[in-house]
Amino acid sequence: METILSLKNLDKKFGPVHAVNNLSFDIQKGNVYGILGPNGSGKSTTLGIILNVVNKTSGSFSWFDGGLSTHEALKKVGAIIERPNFYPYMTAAQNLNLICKIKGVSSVKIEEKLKAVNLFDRRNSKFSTYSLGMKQRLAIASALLNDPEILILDEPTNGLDPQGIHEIRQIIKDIAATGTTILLASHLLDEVEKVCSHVVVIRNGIKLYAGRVDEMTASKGLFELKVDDNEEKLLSLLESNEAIGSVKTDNGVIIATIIEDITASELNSFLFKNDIVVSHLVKRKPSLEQQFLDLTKNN
Ligand SMILES: Nc1ncnc2c1ncn2[C@@H]1O[C@H](COP(=O)(O)OP(=O)(O)OP(=O)(O)O)[C@@H](O)[C@H]1O
Repeated sequence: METILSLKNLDKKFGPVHAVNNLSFDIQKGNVYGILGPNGSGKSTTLGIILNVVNKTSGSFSWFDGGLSTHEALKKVGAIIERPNFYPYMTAAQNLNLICKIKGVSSVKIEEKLKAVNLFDRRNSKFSTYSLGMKQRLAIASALLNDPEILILDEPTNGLDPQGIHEIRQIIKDIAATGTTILLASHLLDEVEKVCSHVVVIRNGIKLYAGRVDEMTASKGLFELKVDDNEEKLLSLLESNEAIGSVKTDNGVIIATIIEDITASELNSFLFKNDIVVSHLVKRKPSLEQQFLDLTKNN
């Protein structure tokens, strides 16, 4: 799997405020990542650091396996981290044309990108006549002009009405379906559940959870297991257990979804009776919402 971005022990202090605290996670190509956390948890600061607009205090990050300088790497990144800023008296198409000139990219993609955000029919309307949702969609089109490998969005649906929220989320999903990797920051659980394949939950700058969204939302929860040896036997035992649904391995961790109620100690004793001693066994909560609430409450 291709790593687009890797954060290692990233840290940022604003005087006494520890905005980002020893944060590490990887972004793999083709996935949709949500950084989920309450207001003030360090989402925007994290995005600012990786986009070189905020200086880190310590730690590191590398783009595209470190093969490029950050300056070069950022040419392959599309990002919207502030409210879109366009000329109000110019049309959408004129604004995008200007951005192409400023960025030094070809203007041939303007039509395609306006279509991607459902604004082609309104391309000749002045920006000042646009609704907030249309302005946000135009910002997405402008971030896509250079066909970025990854699109980064900070709170993409903030301030929009339900229809506008729905449109932006659908557009994000459509863009992801073309293979573009996406990283978005959100304080909305349901947004991350609806749009993202992966989530990094942070609070007070500290990572509380990183993993797949669907594994967090399995209806009865799931087990995470690790074993030092005899992995094949463990996998077949799990598959033979009636309480366990799907079993798969992700980065050396076995993920077993639960289809009938079973506690961690019941599973542990079943495995132990069959001569398997696990080195790691965790039962995850049923839903991302519960998980998020527990995580943010307990940490
Ligand atoms: N330039 C700054 N100077 C001082 N403190 C800052 C600065 N920028 C952010 N902070 C503080 O760092 C912490 C993290 O802020 P950040 O904006 O990254 O959080 P966030 O999760 O993006 O929240 P929100 O969704 O409210 O923007 C907050 O306590 C914030 O007050």
